[in-house]
Amino acid sequence: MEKLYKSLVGWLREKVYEANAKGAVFGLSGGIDSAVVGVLCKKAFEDDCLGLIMPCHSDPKDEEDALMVAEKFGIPYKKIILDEVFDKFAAILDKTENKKALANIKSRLRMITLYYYAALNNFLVVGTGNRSELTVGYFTKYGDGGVDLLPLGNLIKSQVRELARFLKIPKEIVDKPPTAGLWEGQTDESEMGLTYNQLDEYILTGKASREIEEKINAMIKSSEHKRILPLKPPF
Ligand SMILES: Nc1ncnc2c1ncn2[C@@H]1O[C@H](COP(=O)(O)OP(=O)(O)OC[C@H]2O[C@@H]([n+]3cccc(C(=O)O)c3)[C@H](O)[C@@H]2O)[C@@H](O)[C@H]1O
Ligand SMILES: Nc1ncnc2c1ncn2[C@@H]1O[C@H](COP(=O)(O)OP(=O)(O)OP(=O)(O)O)[C@@H](O)[C@H]1O
Repeated sequence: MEKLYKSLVGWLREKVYEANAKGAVFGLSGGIDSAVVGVLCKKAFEDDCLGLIMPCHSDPKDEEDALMVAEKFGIPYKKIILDEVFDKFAAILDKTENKKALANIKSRLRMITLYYYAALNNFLVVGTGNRSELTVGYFTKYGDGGVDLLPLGNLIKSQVRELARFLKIPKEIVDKPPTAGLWEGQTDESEMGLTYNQLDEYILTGKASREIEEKINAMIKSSEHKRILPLKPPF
């Protein structure tokens, strides 16, 4: 784990300095992925990093957890409350029963905020997506998927957990059920209809029950567009 940690820190520095940038900005949600990214960025850039805590009708416990991470690891942070801007924005749009269409706005408002602070500070936006989420497209296109660098992009969720334990991320954050926090009661596993253990095992070994295999393959296929640049005509 120590070797992985050092390699990721070195890679972050290399990519940021290659871009003539001087540090990193990232969303600090109170979840495990962003806690790991926060610690990596702090190590890579010391105080040239910024964690944005961006509640948008979020569970207050997430904000507490994000603050706990920032304070424990000395990560510079700023809180930007997006509740009001979300409400005003939603109010000028057509009403919908489509919960996801509305919820994805939260993720995209965070993306806009991150790029604002990236430009102000000459930082790059560091995303928190991991290999498990990226494989099946479990992220909002141009929302939490709209980032410059993905240090966890080759790590399946169980490896992120292992790295988090090595980094001494508080146990309650490592152990809490992963959630995008876009609506009350949402959890990654219930929404995807499979567990990270099932997903990780399939990614690593290709092994899964027929039903799970079909489900994962369908998700991989239908999310292909999220992992490539927008299509243009081939002529
Ligand atoms: N074949 C295709 N070629 C090109 N573009 C295509 C397309 N199919 C859909 N699209 C476009 O993609 C859009 C759908 O994608 P998108 O807007 O992302 O929407 P969608 O994938 O439906 O929703 C995002 C998912 O990511 C989850 N999420 C979000 C944020 C964080 C996390 C987390 O793990 O923390 C998870 C969220 O809970 C939800 O399940 C369509 O509206 C359409 O514009
Ligand atoms: N309230 C928030 N404040 C700041 N950033 C947020 C917030 N909610 C989500 N984000 C950003 O969006 C990313 C995607 O959310 P996601 O839930 O996948 O990650 P996580 O919360 O770190 O970990 P987990 O998947 O284990 O819950 C977060 O890692 C974070 O960068």
